[in-house]
Amino acid sequence: MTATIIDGKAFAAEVRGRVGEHVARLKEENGITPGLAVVLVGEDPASEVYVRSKGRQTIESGMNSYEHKLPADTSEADLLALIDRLNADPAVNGILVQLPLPGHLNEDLVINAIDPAKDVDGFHISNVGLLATGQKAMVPCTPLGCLMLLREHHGSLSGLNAVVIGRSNIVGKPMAQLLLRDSCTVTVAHSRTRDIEAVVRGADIVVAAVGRAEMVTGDWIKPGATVIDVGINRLPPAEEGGKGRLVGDVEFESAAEVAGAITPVPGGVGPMTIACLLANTLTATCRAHGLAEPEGLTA
Ligand SMILES: NC(=O)C1=CN([C@@H]2O[C@H](COP(=O)(O)OP(=O)(O)OC[C@H]3O[C@@H](n4cnc5c(N)ncnc54)[C@H](OP(=O)(O)O)[C@@H]3O)[C@@H](O)[C@H]2O)C=CC1
Ligand SMILES: Nc1nc(=O)c2c([nH]1)NC[C@@H]1CN(c3ccc(C(=O)N[C@@H](CCC(=O)O)C(=O)O)cc3)C=[N+]21
Ligand SMILES: [Mg+2]
Repeated sequence: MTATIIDGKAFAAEVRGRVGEHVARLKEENGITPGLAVVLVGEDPASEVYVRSKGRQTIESGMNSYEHKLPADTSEADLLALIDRLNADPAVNGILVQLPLPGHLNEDLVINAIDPAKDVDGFHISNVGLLATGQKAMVPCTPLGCLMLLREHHGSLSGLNAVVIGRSNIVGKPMAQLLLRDSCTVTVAHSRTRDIEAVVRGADIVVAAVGRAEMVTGDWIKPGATVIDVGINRLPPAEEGGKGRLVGDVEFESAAEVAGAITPVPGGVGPMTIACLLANTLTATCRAHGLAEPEGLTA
């Protein structure tokens, strides 16, 4: 068997197109331009790449992009003061603070200082609670992107066995919540899970969010299962000065021989994450102005 490749890059472009159309209508009919503020503390080169492509795609979709780059030694008080200003700024509809933060900054404190209505990452405790209780929330972008790909591929997910590998607050846990809401039978595996291969072999849907290059191999996969690979891992460069290949948490070659469908890395979940960030910024803007929300762009 050879798996269908789920083209996240193409689907993300379609989502961005729909966001762009809605943004154009908001401008024409309501005179509103959504704005997204991205805050980056320190100089992590990988983060800077994401922040750049987020900024570019924000502008391409017709929204305003505000980038705040702060030095690595920024104090918590200064960062909280910036967040207060962004919370109060009516031109800013979405706020994203790039994680991880430098070690001297308390991530929970900083995230929970964001106005939940502008929390386009969906990491604020209010949004976590709203999602967990089935109320209208801002939904974290990466799990939302995975859900969109799964719905697109399967239609209904009802009754399917889903195994999420990883229990982080930004991917694993919200992913499990969304799958549960779509009536999957959900198992969350992690570093203490016993006989993890056997657990994963029971899954119709596998979402791998571990951060370990190519950990999940084809022999873990039930024939015909759908595999969503969230991992972004840079392998050590083969030659001096080279950049090193980007791979997921799944060994693509062996998994694709067994799976029914699989997302590649790059070109799978990553582009969907950014598309969902734009979708969330649009949703936050509509909610802020009491306008109808975009259809098919929320969970
Ligand atoms: N494509 C995208 O848009 C995004 C990609 N990512 C990528 O997704 C991956 C996961 O990110 P994130 O959730 O933030 O990572 P974290 O490091 O926060 O969490 C990793 C999870 O994997 C679990 N884990 C670690 N080792 C094993 C193991 N050997 N077996 C089973 N489980 C294990 C950990 O378990 P425990 O809790 O027990 O320690 C933890 O729950 C990374 O590669 C990251 O780069 C992240 C965000 C967005
Ligand atoms: N507050 C916060 N929110 C985040 O959503 C967040 C974060 N912090 N910190 C870092 C992680 C990581 N992340 C990615 C987004 C897009 C790609 C992406 O577009 N990847 C491309 C490839 C990019 C490349 O070539 O390097 C792809 O997979 O095709 C990857 C990773 C969002 N994150
Ligand atoms: Mg920290």
